[in-house]
Amino acid sequence: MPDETRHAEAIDGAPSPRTAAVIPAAGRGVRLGRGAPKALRPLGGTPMLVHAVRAVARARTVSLVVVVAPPDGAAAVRTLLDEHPLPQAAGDTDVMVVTGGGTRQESVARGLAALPGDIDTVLVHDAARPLVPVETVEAVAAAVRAGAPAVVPALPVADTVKQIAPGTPAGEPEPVVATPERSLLRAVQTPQGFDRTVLAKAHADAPREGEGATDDAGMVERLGVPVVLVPGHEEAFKVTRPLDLVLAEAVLARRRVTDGF
Ligand SMILES: Nc1ccn([C@@H]2O[C@H](COP(=O)(O)OP(=O)(O)OP(=O)(O)O)[C@@H](O)[C@H]2O)c(=O)n1
Ligand SMILES: C[C@](O)(CO)[C@H](O)COP(=O)(O)O
Repeated sequence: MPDETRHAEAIDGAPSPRTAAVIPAAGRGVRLGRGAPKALRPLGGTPMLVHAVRAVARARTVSLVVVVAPPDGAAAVRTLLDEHPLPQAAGDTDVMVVTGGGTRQESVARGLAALPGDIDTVLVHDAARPLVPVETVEAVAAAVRAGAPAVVPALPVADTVKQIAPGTPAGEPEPVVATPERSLLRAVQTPQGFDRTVLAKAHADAPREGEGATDDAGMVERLGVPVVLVPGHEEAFKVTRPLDLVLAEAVLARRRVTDGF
């Protein structure tokens, strides 16, 4: 694809607003088990973070990727990304590295703070979702560009979900208080796409103490701004526990056979 059609076009000679992806990659990966920070662990021989950066950079509209590195690992992440350049399909997408914080929310806030002024659309994508298809990234970005302030890819929930009472001590049976209607539930993924101003306000207004919000769209909901869902993808799953890594390796191996990469 020619470079001039990859990113937003200039109108009347003025630079057009651009889309950036912020990739929080500063988590330790405690649930995956001991080892390097999760984003730096290999998947098919290549760090998970590199897969995630390539996945969003392949999207036509993304012209900047901001990687949020572990607090003590920004230099190592910069080196890693230099050693794994973007494929030609990513065109002239820039990749910046900033340092993350103690929660996902704080890490995303630091990525947002680093964005240049000409960015008007922001996709926030977990490094821990390395296999998201480019079509999902494009669909989210397109929905924001079409006017939705907050867009989230999501899938129907396969299991029945129970709500429990808070405060049950660990190891004790948990009392069930409700069974939400499953057909009304969705499991949400990333990239979550936002109008930049809306996402910046959500982060500015959100409390910073504690565990932080588990996703960015939830913070936008608290502003009273509408959030809409678009179809997610099974391969955009999050690598959280060891079995997820087994699945990710299998998906990647299948892609290498069917797609030849
Ligand atoms: N302080 C943090 C915590 C999480 N993340 C990022 O947020 C994404 C989703 O988080 P999760 O899958 O929970 O990653 P971890 O926090 O690393 O996992 P765990 O909770 O098992 O430690 C990941 O890409 C992770 O690197 C981050 O940038 N900064
Ligand atoms: C943002 C997210 O991936 C949406 O499903 C998820 O909420 C991240 O949660 P985690 O606890 O940081 O894994």
